[in-house]
Amino acid sequence: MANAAVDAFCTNGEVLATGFGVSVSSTFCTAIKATRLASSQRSLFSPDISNHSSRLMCRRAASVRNICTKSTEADLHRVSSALSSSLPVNNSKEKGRNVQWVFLGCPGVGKGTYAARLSTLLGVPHIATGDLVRHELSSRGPLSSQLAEIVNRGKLISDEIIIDLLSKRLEEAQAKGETGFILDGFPRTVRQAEILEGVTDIDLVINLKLREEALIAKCLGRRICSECGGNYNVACIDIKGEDGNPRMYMPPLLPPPQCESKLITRSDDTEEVVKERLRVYNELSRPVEEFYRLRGKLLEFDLPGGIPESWRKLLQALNLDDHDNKRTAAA
Ligand SMILES: Nc1ncnc2c1ncn2[C@@H]1O[C@H](COP(=O)(O)OP(=O)(O)O)[C@@H](O)[C@H]1O
Repeated sequence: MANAAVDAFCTNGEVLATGFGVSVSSTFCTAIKATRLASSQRSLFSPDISNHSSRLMCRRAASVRNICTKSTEADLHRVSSALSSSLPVNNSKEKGRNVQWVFLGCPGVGKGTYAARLSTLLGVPHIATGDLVRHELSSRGPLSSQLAEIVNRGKLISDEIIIDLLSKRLEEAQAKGETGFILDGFPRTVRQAEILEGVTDIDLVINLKLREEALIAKCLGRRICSECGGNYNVACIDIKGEDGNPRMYMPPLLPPPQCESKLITRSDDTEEVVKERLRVYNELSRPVEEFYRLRGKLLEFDLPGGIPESWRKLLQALNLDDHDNKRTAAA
């Protein structure tokens, strides 16, 4: 089969995989793809390092296979064990342990902004799976082109890959002696929520909410400084109050002069892809809200407007004070 045909077929396989099953042919095609990748990598390594590199190749080839297919129970069992060992041993709610919180909410709602601020305030790591994915993409490793294809179509990557990335990040946190976390962008499927529940206690899940027209405008207005990584937003959102809803005004968050010429836009922040991400959120991530609602852990928070007002009200809702006025520059 020609490479282009395999690629095209695998794309279809991935779409199928978000439904209820994966056809034999798509599994077959992803296996070809993995084999192709492993054999192209093999030629890059000399025989004396073959033991280590072939283990690496097998792991990567297995990962590539699972980008395009739904993860099997065995795969998920393996990654949930890895996730479990990357978390501190004592997960019980003992007095004084750091918070283990989750942020839910549609693309563009501001999970990153408020999670980053709370992480600074509470002294726990802010772990955004979207950032882990973008980091993997920028590393230009063997997974990156296939991940890019999925992310740039607004789809979710497999539970197995995302849990693998998350485990590595938690391992780093553990090595640095960090405890607690604020997760942003994880869990995004009920399966991910079940796996997380199986390995640790989540104390609180904050569900940020904003009207859909504001979400799309916010995603399209997002800018990142390619040098310092600062997050800005050029959109000025002013939605008239109607049907009992108050007016919503969110001023732009403009970059300082030194960042102005270095702004970039995320490749998945186009109107078409944002709409698809919203559709995927409603289909696969909305049920995660219900998962935590049933467990009495969900705090619903309607964003009232711009960052200063929303931050103040969020702190009130969480019964927290920002005495030191610690801030992140995130937007
Ligand atoms: N938990 C996850 N499960 C599957 N895919 C994920 C997950 N987190 C991030 N991704 C992938 O990374 C992309 C970017 O994530 P993120 O920055 O959190 O986006 P958003 O702005 O849509 O909330 C997602 O569209 C998805 O492809």
